[in-house]
Parts: sequence; structure tokens; C-alpha cells
Amino acid sequence: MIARVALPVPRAAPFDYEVPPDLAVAIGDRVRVPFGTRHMWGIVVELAHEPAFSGRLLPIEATSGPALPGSALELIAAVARQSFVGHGLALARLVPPPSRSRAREVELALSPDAAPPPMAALPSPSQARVLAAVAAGTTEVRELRKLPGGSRAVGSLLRAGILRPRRLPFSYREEGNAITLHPRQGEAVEAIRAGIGHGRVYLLFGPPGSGKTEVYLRSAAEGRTKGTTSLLLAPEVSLLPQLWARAARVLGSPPETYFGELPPGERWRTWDGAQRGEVRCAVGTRSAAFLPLPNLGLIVLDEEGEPSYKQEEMAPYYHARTVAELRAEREGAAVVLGAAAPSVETYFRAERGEIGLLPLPDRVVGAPPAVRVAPRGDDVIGPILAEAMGRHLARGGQVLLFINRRGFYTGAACRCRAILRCPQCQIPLVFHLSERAFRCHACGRVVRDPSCPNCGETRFHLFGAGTERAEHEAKRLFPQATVARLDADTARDRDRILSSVARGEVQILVGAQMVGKGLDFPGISLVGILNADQLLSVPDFRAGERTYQLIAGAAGRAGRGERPGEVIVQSDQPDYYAIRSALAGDYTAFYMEEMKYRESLRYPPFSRLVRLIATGREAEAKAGSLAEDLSGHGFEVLGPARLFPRRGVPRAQLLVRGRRDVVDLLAHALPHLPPWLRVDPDPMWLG
Ligand SMILES: Nc1ncnc2c1ncn2[C@@H]1O[C@H](COP(=O)(O)OP(=O)(O)OP(=O)(O)O)[C@@H](O)[C@H]1O
Ligand SMILES: [Zn+2]
Repeated sequence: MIARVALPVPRAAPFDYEVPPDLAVAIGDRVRVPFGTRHMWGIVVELAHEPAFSGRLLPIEATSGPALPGSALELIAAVARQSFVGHGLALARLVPPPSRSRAREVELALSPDAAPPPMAALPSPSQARVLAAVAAGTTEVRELRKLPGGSRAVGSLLRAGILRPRRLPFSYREEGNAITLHPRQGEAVEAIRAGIGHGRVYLLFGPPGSGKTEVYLRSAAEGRTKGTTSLLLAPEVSLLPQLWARAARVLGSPPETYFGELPPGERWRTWDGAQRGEVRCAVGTRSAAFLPLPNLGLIVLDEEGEPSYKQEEMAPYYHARTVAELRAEREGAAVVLGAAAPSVETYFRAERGEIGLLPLPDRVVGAPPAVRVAPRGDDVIGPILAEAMGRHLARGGQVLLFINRRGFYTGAACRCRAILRCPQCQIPLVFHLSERAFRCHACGRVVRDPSCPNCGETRFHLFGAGTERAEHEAKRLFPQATVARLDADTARDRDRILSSVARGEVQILVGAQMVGKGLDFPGISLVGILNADQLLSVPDFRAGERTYQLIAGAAGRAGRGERPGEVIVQSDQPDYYAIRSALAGDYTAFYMEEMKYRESLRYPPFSRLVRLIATGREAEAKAGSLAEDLSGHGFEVLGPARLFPRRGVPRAQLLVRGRRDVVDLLAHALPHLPPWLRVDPDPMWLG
């Protein structure tokens, strides 16, 4: 017997190995094989009697763990094809390796009102000490082990199911009172329920606070009564605690979690549980779209327009929406794309009837906020915003300040007018106060005492504002208030920060991207968007769409409770269509204008783009001859354009523009990619 094994090497077809007679090997099995002078783990994708390879075949050495289901193998093969990488590489990057889950924190597994354990199971003195400590709030295993007999006691309590590992990092709790759906919500749930099992795709389109999340959860609950499972995806880890807590309330039991930052043991636990059919519902970020839940009935992408749904850092490049739709086709799952500001591509499909449109036109809580523009001026927090902050704080409201850059100063200029740049990536360096140093946001390099490469000067004029500076200004203006900052640099404390905002202990929350989305904090009455124009300065065909999404999303955080909401947008270009329509909360007005622009330049949805990135020596020249080649084959090619180097490696890109079939045509034209070339279909960003 021959096994074809997909190995984690780029762009290679599966390799043939011999199955030793004493080893049982099935499709989907993880196997260890010799490869060159090394050993590698791969996955069996096919069994055959005749080898396709004429040389001597080497035997499989070992197998490990449960087999991957066929549906997951095929799904990942389809994703690998679309992003021009080998099946083995895609499997290695998308399927977590088996790993033991180690509890770092524990909690009591019994609810307080549960029946006491039987006499025979009463804890020993050391177990009693551990239980008392957990009940008193010590949840870290490291601390509990320090108690006399603690190590063994923690282990036996975990095995007995009296303690359980805490599913970090979620401490957010949602108190449940039953909600009666509004008629529009009820209709949406009904439509989605009917689509489960038929692979239908819907756009659930409603402004912030229109009750979309409630619809996702009720649909998942409907699916559960039909015996199907659900996947609920959010664009950011920071949104998972709330989604998790609300899902636990509506579904009656907590969902599992899956996202890149989870410790390996936890990731494997969720994946393996899904494979075994033990998971009914999971919440996660884009990578959770691959979780092999059997009987998948529903996949939800909340805030589907968010670019973070696209994996663009590492092959296989994929968009969680595409993965969801592949699963709709193959597994019959209904897909719900929820958004207040959908991507233009998705709205276009809904408008043409290619996917179902489920509108939720009204806010279910509070009234729409009052939105005002204020000139940007020289202050990070201008006088109009400062006045409003004072007013809201005095009344006990919470304030959210949104700024799209992190760091303190976002640029440094020399007297000779040179801008301080990363020596390897050429992008402007950002000053971070926390490190008292400059940092490159592309490669992470830290520069402590820079001097001008042009004239040697060591003093610079610092300009621009990021989250750190906004935090600093907020503290200066309101010394009595508790100010917290949530951005990629404080993400480790995310759970603590969000919980204290939820408890009302933080008066002013300053944040980048991640605070602008679906957070639902009823205490926030004022939202200030510090520099709306900054969003537009990105030279990209999605700049307008991003601007609309970020303003509308951040504005949607205001006034979700009893207090009426107010939004102040600092901008010097309030008449620019993306800003004007975001201020009015009018997505369709934005969409109409945006479509004119996209059509005039033939950008998506009027075409499909594929980005080809050449890296390494002679990148531009290689891209140039590839461009000639592809043009010769009838492709419309834009470029080559030189990109900023990344970590000192030169880069250049081509864009290929075509119709729906352009990815397939290109795959035919480029059957063997050279190692210096990467292919990213439907790119989010072109720069
Ligand atoms: N039918 C309803 N009756 C009363 N309250 C509701 C109803 N539906 C939802 N809510 C509540 O209204 C608030 C907003 O709803 P939800 O979070 O579902 O809206 P959303 O559209 O998902 O918002 P966003 O897009 O801003 O995240 C929540 O606190 C939710 O519990
Ligand atoms: Zn750099």
C-alpha cells in the first residue's frame, strides 16, 4: 500500500511513501516520514496501490493522534489552491499540532447551587485548602501549588472534575434577562433557519445596536434544535469575551473558543473536541473558520467588512468569508455576514440578489447619537471635544477616544527636512513613550538614539499623534479621571481593561482599531474620533471604505445605554463623501459614491485583483519580466511597482486584473511558482 503524504514544504504535490504492513494508516492520519536527511510530520491525503513515483519508496515511520476528517482535508486543499501553495504547507499552518492542555488558571466546576459531592468524594485537607483558596479568588495554578500538598490536590481535583481549567482569558460575565425579538429580528432568524442545511449566504445589514448579535445567537440556538453546530467569528480577539458571554446566555452553555493567541494546548483541545463531535458552538477569529465541526449549520462573520478577516501576513492567504462560503457549498452551512458597514463587494452581491439581504433598519436600544464635526486644529483633543468630555464626565458618563495610530508621536523630521525612517523598511519611525524609543511598525525594530542619515543631526521635530499621546492629553485635561488605553501594545491586559470599563471603573478609554468595533458598553455616552482625516491619507482603493467603517463603527459605541449618545468627529475635510456619509450614518449614500469611484477606475467589485509580490535580489527586474510574460498571455497587468523593502529585503509587486475566473486562469499560467514569488488573490491592501 502507498500513502500520499502532504508535507509542510512550499508548493509541492504530496509525496509517496510505503505503508509498512504492521502500521494501520488511513486518509487524514498524521504520519512521520523521512524527508531528505530529516524527519517530518505530514498528513495522508490519499491511499493507492501503485506509486506515482518510480524511485525507491521509503516507509512511514509512525502515526499520531486522531485522523483529520475528509471534509477538512478537502476544504484546506481548496484554500491552498486558491492561494497558490501546496496542500501540505496549508495543512501545517491551519491544523494545530496535538498538544497537551495545561491549566494555568482553574475555577470551580460546580455551580454554587449544585448538589454537594457524595461523602466518599469529600476532599482531603490539602484539597480542602485548595478549594478554599479558589473560592476566595486565587485561580492561578502556580499559586495554588505553593499550598501544602497543593500540587497533588490541584491534579486530583481537576481529574475529579471538581475544578476545571479556566477558559482564559474571559472573565466578562453577561447577566441574562430574556429578550423578546423585534419583528424584523424574528424575520431574519426565520430566514436564516430556513437556510441552514442549504448553504445559503445572507447579509444581515443593520446599524450599530440594531440587534444583529441577538439574531446570530438565536439562529445558532435554532440550529441547535435541528442538531447542527455553529461557528461565530469576530474580527478581533477583544470582541470575543462579549460574544462568548452572550452566546453562553442564549445557548445555555458556554461555547468553545479558538484564536491564534490561545496557548497550543487550548487550541488543540478545541480542534480535537470539534473533530470528535463534542463541540456544539465555537467563537473565534478568522482561523476558527476552519474548525472541523461536524454537521455545521451556521457560520457567522460579525462586522464582515473588517480587513482583519483576511490573512495577509503568511501563506496560505485566505479570507474567512471565502472559507465560510466554501463550507456553505460543501457542507450546507448557512453563512451570515453581519455588518453596519459591509464591504462594498458584499453589499454589491446583496444588491444584485446573489446573496440574501436581511435588513435590520432600526436601533433596538437607545436613540441614534447626535453627531457633530469639530475642526482638527493643533490640539490632539480640541476645545469642542474637551468641553463635551467635561460635560459627560461630570454626569457620570464614560468617554471613548478613538485614534487610528499607536505610539506617541507618529513621525520625526530633521532640520534638513529628512524624515526619520526604518533603515530596513523605509517607513517612518514612530516614537513610543513607554519605551522612550522609536519603533518600526513593519518589522518591530527599536531605534533608541537615532541620528539623521542625511546630516547627522540627533535632535528632531516630533509630530503627529497616536494612542499614547491621546492618553497623555486626556490625563492632562482630566487629572481626576481614570484613563485606560487599549491598543496592540496593551493587548495583553485586554481582558482586565475591558472588564474595568464594563464595571465603570475607567472613565476614559483611548484606543485604536480594536475599540472601534462591536463593543457594547452601555456606560459610554461620548465618542471622540480624534483624527478622521488620518484614515483617508492611506493611498489605497479601500481608503474611503475604511474611513466610513471606522467612523461609523466608533460612533456606534455611543449611547447604547440609557444616556443619550454624542459623537464628535475631529476633521478638516467634513465634506469628503466617506466622512460626510459616515457622519449621517448613511451607508447607501456612501455606497453610491464609492461605486462611482470604483467603476471609473475599474476596482473591485468591477474587477477582480490578484497581487503578485516578488521579493529578494532583483525583485523589480524579475517582476518586470513576469509582467511581460503575463501580458503576452493576455492578462491585464499593472506594474511592476517597487514596494518599501521589508527587513531590508527588496520587494516589488504586480497587480493582475481580470474577471471572476482570473485566479483560475492565473493558476494555469503559473503552475510552478518560483520561490521568490507570492500570490495573494483579492488583496485587502495594495501598498
Ligand atoms: N429585541 C430586543 N429587545 C431588547 N433589547 C435587545 C433586543 N435585541 C437586542 N437587544 C439588546 O440591544 C443591545 C444591542 O444589540 P446587539 O448587540 O445585538 O446589536 P448589534 O447590531 O449586534 O450591535 P453592534 O453591531 O453595534 O455590535 C444589546 O445589549 C442587546 O442585548
Ligand atoms: Zn522596519
